Amino acid sequence: MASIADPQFEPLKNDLLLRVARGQKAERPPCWVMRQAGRYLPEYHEAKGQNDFFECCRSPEIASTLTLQPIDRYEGLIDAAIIFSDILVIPQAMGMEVVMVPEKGPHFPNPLSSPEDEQYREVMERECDVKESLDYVYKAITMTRRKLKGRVPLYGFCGAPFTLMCYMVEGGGSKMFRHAKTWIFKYAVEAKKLLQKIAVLCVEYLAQQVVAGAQIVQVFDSWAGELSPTSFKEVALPYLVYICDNLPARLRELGQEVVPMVVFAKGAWYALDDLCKTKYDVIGLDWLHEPKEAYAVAQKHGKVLQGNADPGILYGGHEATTKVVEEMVEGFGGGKQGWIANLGHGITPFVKPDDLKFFFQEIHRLSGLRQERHTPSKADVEAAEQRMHTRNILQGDW
Ligand SMILES: Cc1c2[nH]c(c1CCC(=O)O)Cc1[nH]c(c(CCC(=O)O)c1C)Cc1[nH]c(c(CCC(=O)O)c1C)Cc1[nH]c(c(C)c1CCC(=O)O)C2
Repeated sequence: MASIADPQFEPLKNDLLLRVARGQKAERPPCWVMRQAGRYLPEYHEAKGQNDFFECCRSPEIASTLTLQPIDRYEGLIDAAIIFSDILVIPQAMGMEVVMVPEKGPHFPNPLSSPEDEQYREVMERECDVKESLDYVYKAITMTRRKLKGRVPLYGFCGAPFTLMCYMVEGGGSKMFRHAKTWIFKYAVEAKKLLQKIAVLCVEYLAQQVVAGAQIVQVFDSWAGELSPTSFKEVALPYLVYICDNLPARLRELGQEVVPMVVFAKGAWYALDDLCKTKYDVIGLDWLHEPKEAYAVAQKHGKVLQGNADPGILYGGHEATTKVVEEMVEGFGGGKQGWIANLGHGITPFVKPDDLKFFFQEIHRLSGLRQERHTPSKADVEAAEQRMHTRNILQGDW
């Protein structure tokens, strides 16, 4: 049973984002933002109350309520919901303890210290059934689809193997990545075994999210930018590729429609061309990319882009927001094809909800002003390729 036209859910009334994700032309660019259900919203704090962060993730009622908050607030301006959850539920399903420390972020009391570590052996040997252990996520997705009543499509997501491994060995966020670098350079064989194990779980986890009702899926490689281009090709890209190569077949096996797949490798600007050569339908961009340059590269490969305003512009007032939206609309081909408008990373705390509203309004207004679809000329494509080539040489990847 295919979830997109699933009789248990109301038909989708706004399928703009799914059409664009599949490469079709559209009347305007769809928009949403990463972390749109979060701490900048007063209603988030109200609904979360005293509940622990992971308790909220485990409660389908709370998770679906939080997911719908930005959809209600920005009704008519926003074109997708993303399930309220966290990338760290996979390490939890693998048997690791993770707590969310308020104001600080995630914390693993017992990170994986080395391949000799008892816990590494346990994590590697333990049978991990993500269908069973992450059942609460699928329940939250199904409940959210029902509550959405077809207003907008719902994103499912997971963390990429490299980013998840970073958390599992660092024990939380990091500035130096001392442990992650020790693993990838000193314990490369064991690190790759762990990355492969996570990649297999990601495929099943995303597939089960689609069974539950997710209509598009995104893989977050939030720490990709900590890697050199060469290391990225060794420890991040192969596992991102494993996911997009295997998910469609798994979905077919489960009798599901193949949904669009999005990859977001934050900081890996040098890998745009490589990511465009994968089976992902959409490539998420952070703000290190110039829209026009990235769009020319993506168009050459027939890929759709998602992004990429610096989330910091939302602290900068209306003029700054208008300027960055203008640059995006112009650079991403006028917004009629190949672009899902978003920030270049998650929205940050202390942003005023009305400033995000203005961002959405400007995307609608400025893309509406652009009548003509702009296709990059051959000269634009060649100039962008030359710039990428020069940047790669400067970065040492040649
Ligand atoms: C790296 C990462 C994590 N989680 C996630 C990523 C990848 C995206 C990215 O790079 O930002 C993914 C994530 N986390 C959350 C969502 C929800 C859906 C949405 O986008 O609205 C999504 C898609 C909720 C959340 N995840 C978290 C919160 C804040 C929890 C709170 O204090 O209330 C929310 C709403 C906590 C979290 N979770 C994580 C960190 C580092 C933190 C603390 C820092 C922070 O809060 O920004 C791990």
